[in-house]
Amino acid sequence: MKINGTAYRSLWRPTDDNRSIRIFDQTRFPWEVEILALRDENAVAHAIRSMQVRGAPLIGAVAAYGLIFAIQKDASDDALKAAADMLVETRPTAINLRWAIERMVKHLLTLPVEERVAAGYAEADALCDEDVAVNEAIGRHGLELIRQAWKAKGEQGTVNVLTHCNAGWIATVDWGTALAPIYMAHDEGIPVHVWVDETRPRNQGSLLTAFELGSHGVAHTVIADNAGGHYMQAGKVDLVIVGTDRVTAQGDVANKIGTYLKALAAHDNNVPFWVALPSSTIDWRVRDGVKEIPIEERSAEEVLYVTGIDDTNTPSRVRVAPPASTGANPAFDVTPARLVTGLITERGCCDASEEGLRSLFPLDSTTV
Ligand SMILES: CSC[C@@H](O)[C@@H](O)C(=O)COP(=O)(O)O
Repeated sequence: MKINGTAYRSLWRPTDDNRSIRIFDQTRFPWEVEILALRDENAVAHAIRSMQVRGAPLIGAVAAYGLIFAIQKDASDDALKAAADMLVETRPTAINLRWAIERMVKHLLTLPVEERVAAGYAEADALCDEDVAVNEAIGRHGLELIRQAWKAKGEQGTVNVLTHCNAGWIATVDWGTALAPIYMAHDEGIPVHVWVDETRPRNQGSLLTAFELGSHGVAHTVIADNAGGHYMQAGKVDLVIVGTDRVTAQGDVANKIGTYLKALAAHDNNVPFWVALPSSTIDWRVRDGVKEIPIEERSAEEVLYVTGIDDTNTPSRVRVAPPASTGANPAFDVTPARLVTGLITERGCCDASEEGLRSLFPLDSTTV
């Protein structure tokens, strides 16, 4: 996707320094577009923990390169496994991280030690290319839903989509998941408008999704997290599309904190609530998302402070709670499958249920 007319992926390997990767420092968007070079596993771990890179598919892809940086020093089985454990622990909820690391380790353990680094780069590059292709396919399937919404309105007015957090191209290697159908609808001339939840506490909606949509020319309005229910009651939301960090075998969905409340409001107002995901986000090992998905607890500082720019365009951080108040910061919540209209995957759309997922992914689900 493009920034100021130049096409980028969210992660790439420069040809003149191809034992490193480049990422955008997402803690600087949208005020600054800063590119960071990462060339060792500790820098990768820091980038994931501090959310310089974020979004379930992207952290998996970045971690895959982190593993290679580690085995450049020692490619033994023990070193490989130790680096894998360290990287998997950087963020607990997004299953794509574990998926990417397990894929890399499984492949590399079959190879002689001296071949592992070169093979690792090839595998991580392939993983990135697949992510782009998968997200494009998700976009095509989700586009059909927006086309249907447009037809249902008699091709009059605007299709209003509400989204939460950022599941766009900067959360993946390219395209994004929830935003891919929106970009495609916009590109084919459907007048689409997006209600962008600000997504406290880190404001991925107002900072990242609004930046992405604006860069692509998609009409959007940033709203307070609490406003979605109101717009649904007023008939101003045609469908909700969100991304996810983990979908269980029975179709429960973990996503950014606040997603569950949007699903409840959508259910109460008969607004379709769709979740877009690559199959790497399905965790076939767990069923009950509320009981079994680990929810990342982040620093309370993210709740007690907000960061933005002041009237002189200077980035600044201000406290928004009394000095003595404490905070709590669960980063994700779980939306039960019964509140999800359906899942948009690279193989098409399905019910948020085991039957639905198995109808699209029969082999994957029988391998565990
Ligand atoms: C395609 S990204 C899907 C999810 O990872 C996204 O919706 C989300 O919740 C991101 O959370 P973040 O904490 O910003 O990494």
